[in-house]
Amino acid sequence: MDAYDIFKKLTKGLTFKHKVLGVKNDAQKDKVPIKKEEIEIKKEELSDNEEDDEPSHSESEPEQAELKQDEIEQDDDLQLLEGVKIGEKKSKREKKEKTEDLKKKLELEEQNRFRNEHGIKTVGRHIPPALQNFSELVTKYNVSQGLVDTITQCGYTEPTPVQRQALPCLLEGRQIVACAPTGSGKTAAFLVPLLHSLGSTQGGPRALVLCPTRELAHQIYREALRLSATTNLRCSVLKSIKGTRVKEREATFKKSDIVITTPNRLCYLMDQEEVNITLEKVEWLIIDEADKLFEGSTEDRSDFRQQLEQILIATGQGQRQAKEGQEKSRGVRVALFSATHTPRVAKWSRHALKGLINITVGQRNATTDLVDQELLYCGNENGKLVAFRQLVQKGLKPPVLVFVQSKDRAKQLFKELIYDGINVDVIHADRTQTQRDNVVRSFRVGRIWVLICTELMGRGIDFRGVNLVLNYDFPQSAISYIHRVGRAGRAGQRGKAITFFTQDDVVNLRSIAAVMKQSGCEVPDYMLKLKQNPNKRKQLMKKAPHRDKISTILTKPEKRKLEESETKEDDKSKSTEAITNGKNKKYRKVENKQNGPKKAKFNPNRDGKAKIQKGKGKPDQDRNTKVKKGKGKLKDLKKKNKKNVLHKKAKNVS
Ligand SMILES: Nc1ncnc2c1ncn2[C@@H]1O[C@H](COP(=O)(O)OP(=O)(O)OP(=O)(O)O)[C@@H](O)[C@H]1O
Repeated sequence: MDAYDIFKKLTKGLTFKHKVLGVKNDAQKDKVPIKKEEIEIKKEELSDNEEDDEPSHSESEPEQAELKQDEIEQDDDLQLLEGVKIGEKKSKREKKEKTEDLKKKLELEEQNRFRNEHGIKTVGRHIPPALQNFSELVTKYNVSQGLVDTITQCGYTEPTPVQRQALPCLLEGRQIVACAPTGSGKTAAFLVPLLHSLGSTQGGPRALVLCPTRELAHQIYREALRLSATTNLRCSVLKSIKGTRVKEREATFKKSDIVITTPNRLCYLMDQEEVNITLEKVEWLIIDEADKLFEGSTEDRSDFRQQLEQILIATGQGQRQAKEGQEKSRGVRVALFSATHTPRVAKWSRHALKGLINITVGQRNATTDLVDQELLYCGNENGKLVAFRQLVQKGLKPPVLVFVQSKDRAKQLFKELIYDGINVDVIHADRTQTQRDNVVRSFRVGRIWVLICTELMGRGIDFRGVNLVLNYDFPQSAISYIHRVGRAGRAGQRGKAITFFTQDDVVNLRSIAAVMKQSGCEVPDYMLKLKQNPNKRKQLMKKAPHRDKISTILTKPEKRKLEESETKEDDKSKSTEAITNGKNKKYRKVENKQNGPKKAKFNPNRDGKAKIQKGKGKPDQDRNTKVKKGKGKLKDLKKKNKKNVLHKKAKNVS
């Protein structure tokens, strides 16, 4: 190997300043005579120790600047040929940095790929990687083996997608809004981190779980009991507060580490003067079915927003944040969970929660794809009952949940079905707490096959293996539809949903058909092209539509005729009265009342006198008494119109 070969080898990949070498162009370059002796090779050796001592990326800025300066100097000194500077030579450190960057990028790519595989989308900064399996809880997050064993004993072999992402986030103390399909295990996703981070029992409470219904609170409580089997943490549901029980409730509240309640109950307890409870120890606030709780009046501030503010103030969040610099206190951490996402939740959380991570599993505001959904046109109310009976005849596979729009309709349908020999019961807000508990229990254990319910059971309730959800009354919104349908197809099991509709339900038909289509169900094209009326839809959200009574008890035609003729006559007499008396609407109302059954009883005997004295209309001196009495009353009520009416009424009677 001659000098030229050595030169070529040493300078491989380097570019030279032509001036320095005296080379004018490429053609001439080859002709430049290079003598062996002229070549001096200077090597700057970099000790390995120096490399090892190099700081990582997380080093502070001034230190990094110093290092860069050193590098420049090193680069300046690094010369292969006399007079030839090699500015582009990469230091080992830079290479190491690059490889680390590359490694990080690959890791991120891998994490994203894993998230995509499980339909997880995240928005936020420094998001912890999704969990591969439950044993990572022990290795990465120091969760006790006992807790992980309990999880597996519950039959949870693999984390569900929402658990994969929410668990690491909450274990790192991050605030989150998690939106995942119904029945996808959101309850365990917030309970496990609570049970880990609270450690051993200290009372407090140190964690609050808010949910919209008492039934759901009890369900979460049961899950908490199951998962906390190996811990000594105390969980409780805030029960109703009745007179003497207040002190009892207060004591339970203080002893509990985790309290599960509806916001109404908690705020009611806090408002009681004789109750002395504090939320200052609260570290975690979980809001389950967040969009339901945030849903409310059309005003900017719903009831729940006010309650939430009251609760957050009671936790001393503001003060803690003020002291944050000194105490390094993080304040109460908030996590919101729901199957559906609404702008209200998004807006509140964006403004109120620092370092927020948004987690979405699957499509937003879509039904679970484990439920086969069907729409059934029934024509009218009678048609619905016929269709239901046909379904029963074909053979219903229990358990079945039947949703109606109001408690009155729930009662009506129950009356109809109870005589059909179906093993049916009903749950609604008018039933006592004990009745509601018994019904839920009976349905869980299979004593009841068909449960008629209102929207009360639409949220969060987890009945294992519901085979069919029947929307007897069309849901008032797509959100309501998603939650109702989500009572089936839970924890990986398949289910079915049938939705009855009539001509009156066309307003919402398109939005619900779109939700069905999104989750892979077949819907007729015309439904997706129906015109939408936003105003009507808004009205519907506030108030359920009027529907004919659910009843197959036929009224006799004669009777109906009679009733009709009676009402017609009534109307006639009312209108003639109005014309002859020339009364306004208000007056007519009072007149009609007078002409009712009470007036018919009037006759000028002793009985009548007594009545007249009470102000029911009386001639002569009695009339004066009445007017006097009436006057006082009218004065109190400040209703001059009524006074006139009573005057005229007395005149008429006389
Ligand atoms: N990792 C898991 N593996 C298997 N089953 C699970 C797992 N996690 C939870 N479950 C079960 O899934 C069912 C549904 O869970 P959960 O009630 O928490 O759902 P959810 O997402 O809160 O539903 P909803 O939105 O309707 O409230 C429960 O019966 C629960 O025991």
